[in-house]
Amino acid sequence: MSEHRAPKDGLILAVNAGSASLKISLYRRAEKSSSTSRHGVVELLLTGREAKNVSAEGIKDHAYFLNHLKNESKIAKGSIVHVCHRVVHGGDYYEPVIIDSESYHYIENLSDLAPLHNGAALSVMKSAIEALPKASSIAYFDTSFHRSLPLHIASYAINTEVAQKRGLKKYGFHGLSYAYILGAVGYYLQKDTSSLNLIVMHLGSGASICAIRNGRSLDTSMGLTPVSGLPGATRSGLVDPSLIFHYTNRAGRITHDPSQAVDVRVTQAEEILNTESGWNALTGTSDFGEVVKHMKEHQQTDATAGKNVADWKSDAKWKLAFDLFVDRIVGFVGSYYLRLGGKVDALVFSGGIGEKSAELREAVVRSAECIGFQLDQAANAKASKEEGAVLNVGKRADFCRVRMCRTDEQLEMAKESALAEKFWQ
Ligand SMILES: Nc1ncnc2c1ncn2[C@@H]1O[C@H](COP(=O)(O)OP(=O)(O)O)[C@@H](O)[C@H]1O
Ligand SMILES: CC(=O)OP(=O)(O)O
Ligand SMILES: [Mg+2]
Repeated sequence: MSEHRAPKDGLILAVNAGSASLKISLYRRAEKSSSTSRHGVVELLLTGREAKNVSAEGIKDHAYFLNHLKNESKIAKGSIVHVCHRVVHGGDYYEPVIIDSESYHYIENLSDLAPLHNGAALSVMKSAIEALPKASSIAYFDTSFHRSLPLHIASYAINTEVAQKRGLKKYGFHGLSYAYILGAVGYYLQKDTSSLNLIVMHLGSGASICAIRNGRSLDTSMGLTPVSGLPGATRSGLVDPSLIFHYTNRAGRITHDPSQAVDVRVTQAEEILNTESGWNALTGTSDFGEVVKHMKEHQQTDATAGKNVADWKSDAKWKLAFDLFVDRIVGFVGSYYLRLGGKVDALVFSGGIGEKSAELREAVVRSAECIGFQLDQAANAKASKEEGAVLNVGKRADFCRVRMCRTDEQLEMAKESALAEKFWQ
């Protein structure tokens, strides 16, 4: 933490180390940030995104962004007061914490429970601390939003002593995104967030769904780790827990010769489910936009020309990945509709896929027509190109509107930081 007093209109750098991208935005804290409204508490100065596979160094090092700050925008590094970091797994930390050696090691110890995330966030933190020694680094947790999960929903049906001792429960993730979406939809509907019931889908490289009751998380599809629930770019989503023992030849022999199975380690299982699965495993690409594009191309070809069986086999993978994803999403939407007793103010699509794929939104809503959701085809077709944080893509004005929300985890952290007086003393 800086020894100097933080200037009240200082700059906030917000860093979002996701599984497939690093998103960074820079904000200026507005003078009126002490007001009770969350709207307009920060002003966006710069934003950027790097795909993780562009350069391994890019992820470890903030240098490219800091250079950009210096050279292109003439912003002095010294004016950055806070660096907010998205940390996916916060364990029992619910409030944002200033990074010191204790909190750093706590987050490090949780890395096994978020193998694609916590380690990357920590290495970004290290470089930020080196590059900006006067700024304070603050961790914001994806898990915080789900602290409200009722005990019977967060618990697994396993030995309770072991569960408590080892912290084996549903934590849930994408919480910064859900918090942002809740605020944005409340603002759009001019409704107090504490009276909002939403079913929100965050569909990106990691995908999850959240049922929000009276402004609080009631249930969410990810669990102890972000591998559960929906499939993702390289993640399996929910599978039968025994599947992994039958996945490799050696693991498959467990029942016949246990000695053959000793090398099948949990880490290998995690590797397979986290990085060798998802639509990348089904189709060969981790970009869902490609999945949709190829599926549509092949559907057109099917319609205009006769198909032979060999073509069908090679093309079917795109449709399989799309249909499988829609099926899993619809399963959660139906379940969460019941959980909320049918009282749903909005069904919200967000995340890269939810925001960009009109086809995915259409397929999901079509399956949810039986419970009252309806899509406005024209609004849905143009939504991805229109401006705005929240857009209406649903038909019926009176009931269960379907919305699209451009989520912004960096903005959520920046707002929280701007509003936390204790960080500006
Ligand atoms: N036009 C598109 N249609 C469907 N999916 C898309 C499209 N463009 C991008 N995507 C998907 O969105 C993902 C990025 O989602 P996003 O939430 O922004 O990223 P991240 O998960 O890295 O935080 C991409 O990996 C890709 O799968
Ligand atoms: C929790 C999670 O899966 O995050 P992301 O989608 O950013 O990888
Ligand atoms: Mg993300």
